[in-house]
Amino acid sequence: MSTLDLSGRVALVTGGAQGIGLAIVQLLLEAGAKVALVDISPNLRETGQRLGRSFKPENVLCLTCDVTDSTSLRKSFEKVLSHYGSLDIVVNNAGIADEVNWDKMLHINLHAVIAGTYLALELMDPEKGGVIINVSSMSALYPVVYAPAYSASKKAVVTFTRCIKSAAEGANVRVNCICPYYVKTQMSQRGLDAMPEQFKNEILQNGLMDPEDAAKGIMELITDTSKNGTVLRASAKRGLSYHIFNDNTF
Ligand SMILES: NC(=O)C1=CN([C@@H]2O[C@H](COP(=O)(O)OP(=O)(O)OC[C@H]3O[C@@H](n4cnc5c(N)ncnc54)[C@H](O)[C@@H]3O)[C@@H](O)[C@H]2O)C=CC1
Ligand SMILES: CCCCCC(=O)/C=C/[C@H]1[C@H](O)CC(=O)[C@@H]1CCCCCCC(=O)O
Repeated sequence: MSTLDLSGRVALVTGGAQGIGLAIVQLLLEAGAKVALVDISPNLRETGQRLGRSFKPENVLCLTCDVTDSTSLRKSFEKVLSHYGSLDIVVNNAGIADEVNWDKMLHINLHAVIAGTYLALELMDPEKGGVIINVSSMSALYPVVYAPAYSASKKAVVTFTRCIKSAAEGANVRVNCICPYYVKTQMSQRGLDAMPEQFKNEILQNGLMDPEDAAKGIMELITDTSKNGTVLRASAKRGLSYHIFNDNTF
């Protein structure tokens, strides 16, 4: 297996201020990467300062941005390139679960992932190559009837990732996605709190992943250079496994 050395590489993580995003930011910093956190959270600066104290402050860049604002998203990507001189890794992770405001959710969970992928393809250096990880969900593979728009947004992320693989290869960029089952974050806590007991119990029985374990899956997709166009499933019960699609016939 050929492994990508992350030392000195430049990564951009959307939704990096907490949860799965923060966990991948920490693993990237531990591996010696320079990391830009692109997030709308009011806690972003504080999180960045804390990371700067634990790692090298010059390796942490915080950019306040609503990923649904295409001008602001472009500015953030371009800022990372001008600040660090390169853009090598992009993790399109920012997401919400909100069936009532499904239009907003689709803009964050899907439109911004597509926009982030195209920006990465435009700004990554084809000589050096790059890697993009799109964060989907197990609900893309096993649709959740109580979260139809959420499940649809995540399914679309999987399909987009698999389709864009060929075009990305032309730019010397690998693109993969991860489909976690429930992970212990603020998002899942809110979801579980609002859920009928019956469903909550089933999920608790299956178990919730630690964000660090989901982030390890993302690291595998980043560092294993043989991984391209893959869909990695991640759950507390079964760990990490690659999804096999039986879609060769019509
Ligand atoms: N927690 C879970 O059980 C699972 C989560 N996922 C996915 O993982 C990703 C991360 O989720 P969690 O870490 O659990 O969520 P979280 O709610 O803990 O963190 C999400 C981060 O995204 C940021 N964000 C939200 N909207 C944004 C916007 N418009 N612009 C910029 N940043 C924005 C938030 O400020 C926050 O820092 C999401 O895409 C989610 O759908 C997938 C499967 C399971
Ligand atoms: C097979 C389903 C895996 C879902 C993993 C995931 O992305 C979970 C996201 C939830 C988030 O934590 C808060 C939510 O509202 C999201 C979906 C909630 C669905 C609840 C349905 C209960 C069930 O039948 O599992």
